[in-house]
Amino acid sequence: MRTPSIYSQDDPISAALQPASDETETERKARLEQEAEAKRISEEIDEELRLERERIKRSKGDVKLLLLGQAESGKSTLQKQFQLMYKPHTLEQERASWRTVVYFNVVHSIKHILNVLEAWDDGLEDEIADMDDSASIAPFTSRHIITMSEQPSPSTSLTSSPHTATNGLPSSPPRSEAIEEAARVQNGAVPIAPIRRRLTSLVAADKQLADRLSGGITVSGSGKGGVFVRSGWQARAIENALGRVKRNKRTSTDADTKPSRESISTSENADDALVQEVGRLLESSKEDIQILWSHPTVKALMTKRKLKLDEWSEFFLSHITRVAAPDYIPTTDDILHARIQTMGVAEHVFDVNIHGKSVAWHLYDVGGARGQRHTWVPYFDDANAIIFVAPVSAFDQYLEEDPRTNRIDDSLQLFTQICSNALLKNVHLVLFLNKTDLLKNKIDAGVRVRKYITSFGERSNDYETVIQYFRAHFLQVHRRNNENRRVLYTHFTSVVDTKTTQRIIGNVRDSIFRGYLQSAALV
Ligand SMILES: Nc1nc2c(ncn2[C@@H]2O[C@H](COP(=O)(O)OP(=O)(O)OP(=O)(O)O)[C@@H](O)[C@H]2O)c(=O)[nH]1
Ligand SMILES: [Mg+2]
Repeated sequence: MRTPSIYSQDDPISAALQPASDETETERKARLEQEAEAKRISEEIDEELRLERERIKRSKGDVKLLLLGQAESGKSTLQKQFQLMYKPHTLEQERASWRTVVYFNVVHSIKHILNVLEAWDDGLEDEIADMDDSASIAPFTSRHIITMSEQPSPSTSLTSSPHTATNGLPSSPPRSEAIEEAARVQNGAVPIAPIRRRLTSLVAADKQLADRLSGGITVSGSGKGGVFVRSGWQARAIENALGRVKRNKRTSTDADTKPSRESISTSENADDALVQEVGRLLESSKEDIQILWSHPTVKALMTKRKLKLDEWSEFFLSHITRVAAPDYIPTTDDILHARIQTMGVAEHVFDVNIHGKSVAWHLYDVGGARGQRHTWVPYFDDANAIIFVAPVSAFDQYLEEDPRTNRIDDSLQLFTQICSNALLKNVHLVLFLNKTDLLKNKIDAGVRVRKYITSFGERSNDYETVIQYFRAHFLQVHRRNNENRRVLYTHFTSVVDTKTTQRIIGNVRDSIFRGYLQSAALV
């Protein structure tokens, strides 16, 4: 007699699928195993569907808030401020994993500076020679060494072939040369060629750090060589590192690859051989990095805007002594300044308490680069609110994805699309005119808006006039696309500033709640 199976005698399809009458005992066993496995998978899918249905049912009363805006506008930084306010312990748990990002930001910035210096050395001398104050630019390569009092020793360990450390990176250079040159930097005439050579090992870590963060995924359009990460990368970084630490413990006898302390916390475990090696390289290179960062040639190229550094590069290079310390753990301020590009849409859930009511807020932090924007649309359907983040300091910058498009222009176009989108017509709309601190710095440094935005005309180039001018443009876009006569809540922000941002988040929360309660007919 056959063991009862999933096949039904009445169903013609089942009949066709019936086992052959001459089935052997081994075949029968294999078939039953397959059937059991198919049943298990089917039940698993049913259970997943049931949970999803429940989740959707439960989330009916939740608030869904989208953070929208172009790349680098500050969406993820704002998300971190929400996290700091409503789930600070989770930021604590991931603190150590941000070390990899900070190291990547530093290494990538150094690589960029050296590349620009090299390009200048290769072909831009004439252009620089035309600069009015080119005399103040110090020489930086072997071909240009003229004013230094003493030539660097040609026989450093890095002029010979560098040896290789445990993780495949060349080992750190000796520090004597760097210290010697630190003394000479006062003259503003330190040659950069030996510094470049000594930083070779550190710069070589750029790609490995990028791969570590992105999990090897390259996204077209990441022009500056930035890294795109998917939601949950911090947890994966910790898991990854734990796996690596365990593997290293099992397989290696090399003391360097083992964790330095016996009992280390989970967050400290988010550190692996690569990150430790980069930490060591940074520590031994910090004088060189300082010399490079304060080098008159670098400063002159920056003043002349031949070398453009991102805000996070300047932030971390200015704090290099702290960042390159052997026991470095990122501060909250460091985490807020660290830069990593969002890929797709990352969901963060917070329990928000207001007037004794606890409501789950789903915050959707999206990737803002043009190639990422198609991923936003599925979230428009049931969104309650949007915070549109527009970086007003970006008036003199162009899109990475399309270098002909001015960033303010792109923000205005994007805001037009959001305001006029039919799916979003009832959504509570908040506008953050962000990076006001950087806008102030630019205006104070004498950057003229008119040069980049001709319509600014003869207006006074002061902060108040400029910010009101940009605000008026966004308000105009809103007015022209406002059939439903909804209110636009506008805030001037600098989302790296925790105190003011958290106050603004409080205001936004209250205004969203008012609208939410009204629409839910609970008042
Ligand atoms: N000084 C300053 N820096 C800011 C401000 N807002 C964001 N930043 C920095 O700008 C960089 C980019 O910010 P992110 O929050 O990563 O930008 P994003 O909008 O999430 O970018 P994508 O994920 O690519 O869409 C980070 O290094 C932030 O620290 C601000 O108001 N002031
Ligand atoms: Mg982001």
